[in-house]
Amino acid sequence: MGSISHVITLHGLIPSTRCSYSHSNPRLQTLKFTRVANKDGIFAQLKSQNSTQKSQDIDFSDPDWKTIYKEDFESRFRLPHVTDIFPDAAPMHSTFGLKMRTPRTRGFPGNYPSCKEWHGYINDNDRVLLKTIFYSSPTSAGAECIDPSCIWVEQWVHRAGPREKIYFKPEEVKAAIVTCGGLCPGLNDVIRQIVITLEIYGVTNIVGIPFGYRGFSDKELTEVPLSRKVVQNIHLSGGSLLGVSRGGPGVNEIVDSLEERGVNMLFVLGGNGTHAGANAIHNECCKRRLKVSVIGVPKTIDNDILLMDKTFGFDTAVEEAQRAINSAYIEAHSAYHGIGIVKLMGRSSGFIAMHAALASGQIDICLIPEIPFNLHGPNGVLSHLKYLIETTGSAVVCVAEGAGQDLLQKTNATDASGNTILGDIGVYTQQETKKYFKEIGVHADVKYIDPTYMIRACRANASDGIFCTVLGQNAVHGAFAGFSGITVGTCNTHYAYFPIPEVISHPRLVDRNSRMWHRCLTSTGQPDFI
Ligand SMILES: Nc1ncnc2c1ncn2[C@@H]1O[C@H](COP(=O)(O)OP(=O)(O)OP(=O)(O)O)[C@@H](O)[C@H]1O
Ligand SMILES: O=P(O)(O)OC[C@H]1O[C@](O)(CO)[C@@H](O)[C@@H]1O
Ligand SMILES: [Mg+2]
Repeated sequence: MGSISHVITLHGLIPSTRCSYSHSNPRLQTLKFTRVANKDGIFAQLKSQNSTQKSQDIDFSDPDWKTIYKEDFESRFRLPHVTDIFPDAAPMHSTFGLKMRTPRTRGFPGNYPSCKEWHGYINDNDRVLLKTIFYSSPTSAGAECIDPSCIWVEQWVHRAGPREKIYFKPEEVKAAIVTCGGLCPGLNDVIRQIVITLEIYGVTNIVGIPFGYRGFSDKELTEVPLSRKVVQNIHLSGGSLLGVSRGGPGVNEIVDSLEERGVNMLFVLGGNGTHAGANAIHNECCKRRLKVSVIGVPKTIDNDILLMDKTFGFDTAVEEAQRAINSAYIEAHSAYHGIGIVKLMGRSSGFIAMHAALASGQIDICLIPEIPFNLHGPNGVLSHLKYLIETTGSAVVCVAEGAGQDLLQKTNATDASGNTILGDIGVYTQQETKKYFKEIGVHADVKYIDPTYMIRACRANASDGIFCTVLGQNAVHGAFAGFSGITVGTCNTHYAYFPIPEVISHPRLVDRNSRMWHRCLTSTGQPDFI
């Protein structure tokens, strides 16, 4: 990993998200939290990984705990804003509007538009409800509880969209877009929409940084001028117009480069690593007192970003995964004692595998990183495969790349970004399956398919195309509204802004107690493999 992560550690990535750090609620500083569990040992539920609960413990016997929790939540989810470091920054009426008479790229001869009919704004106080289910008991399937009785607490996040007041003059903006990490369907759709929306605001100086964060330091790589004309058709193909990379320069070098280039709006498309970098860039800009808006758009086919309904590209990945699953199914069902094994992406989260299994209805065994399993032994996967072969004559397995890593030899190797290089569970499962059936003297025709890069490289489907378009627009609205260190996503189908640290504190995982995993088990009919 580049030195960005080092800087993040120094600056304390997770606790501090904004430029000025005063805690709004003095009671939170003095409150002594203590941990409690109810008699049923429901405490584990409190640590539900999708919960917005922070690690500090709460004294639930305090009659005010709900209010205190809500105030803390409000404070954590407050969006960092340029006025945090420039309290006197004056807003102006937005140049974005739904009734345009001239293309904004021609500038604003005379004056900025400000007439009343330029509507379509959202109010700064609009909020989106983060959790919509009232769990009447902590034992309800998938319950995400804050306290042992699972009392419902409202948690509101900030609604995304164009504001009436903006904090950047379009003609003074130099906007840069960078795409980092692995590929993901929809990257080009987001780039395209960011450019188009920037132009609608009146921005003409828009560039792409080539090959991820590396493009900020590699002198051989020059920035790519972007305009509506350049991006018009880029969404028709997969990949990223700008290229992607892992690793790269540290945060200081990136911010030096932003200063040199005169960039004051930076749009960062990437996963959790990229967002950690974006947050470090935001913090460094604050430290240097630079009026720069850094906005993230979460990109990961793994769907492992916290609090959001899903990330773009995930839908497409699931759809594409089914092609491979269907081929494995046909191979398995056309062979005598056929077994199809499909490996899907998902470094630490099994969302693609789980959803693809549900969507295809052709999977007998779905193996994901979150659920430990044995291959061998009486309850192991292989023994169940034998049962399936004997009873139905064929079987199809899908395995997420991060599954069963405890069964493989550890290499301790990492990629350029510091991500652990995983052992190949797909190949291992295939080899062990072949060996097992040979040993027990039962014929098995094993076919292995690894479609991972084919899935990641395809263009976005219609639903992701729309999703990317709205995310791209909202990213630009967030920048013009003066926010920085934020990212955009959907929450119960509504678009919202989140402070970056809140969504990347750890990867979002499939909850084994969630209804979705239960549904997957119902669909495959698989037992526990432990
Ligand atoms: N903790 C971190 N702090 C700062 N920068 C980071 C951090 N982790 C990763 N980065 C940088 O972010 C970029 C992308 O990170 P990474 O390769 O982990 O992909 P990602 O954004 O997590 O996306 P993907 O879902 O494809 O893995 C890299 O250039 C890397 O150097
Ligand atoms: O081979 P690469 O480019 O490092 O990417 C592989 C990784 O990308 C991801 O899809 C995340 O984008 C992971 O599931 C996978 O481990
Ligand atoms: Mg990542």
